[in-house]
Amino acid sequence: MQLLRRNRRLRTNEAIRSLIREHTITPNDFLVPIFIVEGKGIKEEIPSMPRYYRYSLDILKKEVKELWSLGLKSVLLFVKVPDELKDNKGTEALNADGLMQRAIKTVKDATPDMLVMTDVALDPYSSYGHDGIVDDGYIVNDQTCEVLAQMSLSHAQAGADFVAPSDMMDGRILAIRELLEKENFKNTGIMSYSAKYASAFYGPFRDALDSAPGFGDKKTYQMDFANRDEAIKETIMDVEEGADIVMVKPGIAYLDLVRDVRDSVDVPVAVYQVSGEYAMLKAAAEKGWLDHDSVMLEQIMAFKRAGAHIIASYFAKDVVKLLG
Ligand SMILES: NCc1[nH]cc(CCC(=O)O)c1CC(=O)O
Ligand SMILES: [Mg+2]
Repeated sequence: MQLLRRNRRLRTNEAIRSLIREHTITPNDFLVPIFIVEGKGIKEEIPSMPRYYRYSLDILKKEVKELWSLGLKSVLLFVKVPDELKDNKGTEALNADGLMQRAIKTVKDATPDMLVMTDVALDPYSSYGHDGIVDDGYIVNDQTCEVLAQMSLSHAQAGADFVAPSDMMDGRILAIRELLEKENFKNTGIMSYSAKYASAFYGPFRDALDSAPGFGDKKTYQMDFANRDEAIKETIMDVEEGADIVMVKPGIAYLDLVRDVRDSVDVPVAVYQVSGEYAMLKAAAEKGWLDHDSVMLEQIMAFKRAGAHIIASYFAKDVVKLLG
């Protein structure tokens, strides 16, 4: 054959492959989720998330210093709230001396330049394990937004750089933005979980925080995974309401949405590679059925290729260590 174009020429060796590579992975891509518990000296492994841990505040200090030394400069904080502090209104979420508020200060104290984002949703605080106030079995929208706004303000007062509402109530971005503006937290950002699906991939996370819904499911607020156009509607509305960063969640099974959203808005797009995605790879690797590191890098690269600017991933530390 005498072909004019041979694509394989550009794949001949690693030097040419790296020269023409369209996407790269760096520590700057990652947002590191961290689970926090009350107590001292605690670093407990989450059973359904092998080698991922819950930290007490003293150990959290060491952890964030290590992240910083690896070039990981952004964290997303989640707290596991003791049962006796849970109620229907998420009262504890507004406690200025609550675990989240202390965790924010702890991270800022240990690593002052670390970007601190906080999860804003009622489920870890809710006696029903739902993301909002429950009334007669229904998750009430508007009243929940008021609490989410107060919760965001409390996180901002404790020193959070960004709040990350993960609940999917209508209008919560506007409620949060307006309160932050009014209280003069003009530079506190909002990363909205704007296209968040009702997904079975969140199972291990709910183990980690003991936050599984006590009744029913989350389908009256999180999105139906059969829908694609709806993700754009949700995302555009959140940008209009003041979201600085938008997010698609889960990750690998939702890459079509990452690309759609990237093409539809002019703000940075985050993707969340969720707990179930982490658990699947860990389990398959433990069995010797998949090569852990190779599959991990392939998945992270897929997020970049799909158009994500930010990747929230439990693999962040593993990836960065591997890249060296
Ligand atoms: N609103 C809470 C929240 N924030 C992030 C996740 C899931 C993260 C993961 O699975 O890694 C969830 C669980 C849920 O919505 O039920
Ligand atoms: Mg919405």
